[in-house]
Amino acid sequence: MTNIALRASGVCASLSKAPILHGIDASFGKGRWASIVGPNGAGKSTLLKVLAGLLPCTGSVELLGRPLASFPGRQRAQTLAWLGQGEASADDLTVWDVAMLGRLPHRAWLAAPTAADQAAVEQALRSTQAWDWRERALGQLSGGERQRVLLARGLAVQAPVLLMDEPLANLDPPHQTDWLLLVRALVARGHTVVSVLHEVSIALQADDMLVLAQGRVRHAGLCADPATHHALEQVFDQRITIQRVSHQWIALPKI
Ligand SMILES: Nc1ncnc2c1ncn2[C@@H]1O[C@H](COP(=O)(O)OP(=O)(O)OP(=O)(O)O)[C@@H](O)[C@H]1O
Repeated sequence: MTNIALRASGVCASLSKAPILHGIDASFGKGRWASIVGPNGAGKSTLLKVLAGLLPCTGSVELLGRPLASFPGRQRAQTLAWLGQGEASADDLTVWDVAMLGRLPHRAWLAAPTAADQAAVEQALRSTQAWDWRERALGQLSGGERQRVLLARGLAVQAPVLLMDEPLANLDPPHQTDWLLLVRALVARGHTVVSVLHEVSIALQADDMLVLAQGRVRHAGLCADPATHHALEQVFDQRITIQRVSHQWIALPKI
C-alpha cells in the first residue's frame, strides 16, 4: 500500500496553447495537509486543476495509486472533492441545496436525498458555521459567508482527498482560524488536503509545502524545514522573511 494520495509525474499543461506547467513532479501524502505556494502566475491553480482532472495534461496523475484518468467520473467525484477559486454557483439556490450538491456523487439519478445525505450536509454546514443560513439564497450572502457555504459543499462530499484553491478568500481572521482547525481535524481523521494559498503564514501551518515558480517546482519539503523557508524567500525575491514567533513560522514583509 502506498502512502501517497496524489502524485503528479512529469506533468505538462497548457492554457490556450500557452505552455504553463513544465514537467511537474510532486506527491501528496495520505493524511497530510500540503500547501502550494508561489508568486502570481506561477501555475498553482493550473496544477490544482490538473490534479483534480479538470484540465488535460501530459505526464501522469495518480490518485490513491491508480491513474486518475482510469477513475469512472462518479468514483472520482466521490474520492476527490474540489473547492475552486471564485466559483460560479446558482445564486437563487438555497444554502442547503448548494451544500447538497456535494452529495451528487453519492446519489442515484433523481433519487431523493437519503438520511445519510442529509446528515452529511448538516454536519458540513455546521462545521463551517453556515447552518443558520440554510434557508437563505446563496445570492443573499456576503463573499465570506458564500465561501463558507462552498466549503461546506466540498466537505459534504466526505471525500478522502480535498483540493482547495484559495479557500480563505474573503474569510475574516476568526473564520480563517476555524478553517485551519477544520483542516487539522480532517487530516487527523486521515483525509488528505491540498490547498493553494496566498497567505504564506497560514500556508506554513501545513505539514508539507510545494513551492512553484514559472510553472516549475522550486522546492518540496516540510513546512518546518529551513530549506523550505529559504526557497520561499527566494521565489518571493527576498521580499519576505520567514521567522519563528511563539512556536509558529510566519512570513513578514521585508521593508
Ligand atoms: N486561458 C489562459 N490562456 C493563457 N494563459 C493563461 C490562461 N489562464 C491563465 N493563464 C496564465 O497561466 C499562468 C498560470 O496561471 P495560474 O492561474 O495557474 O497561476 P497562479 O499561480 O494560480 O496565480 P495567482 O497567484 O495569480 O492566482 C499565468 O501566467 C496566467 O497568466
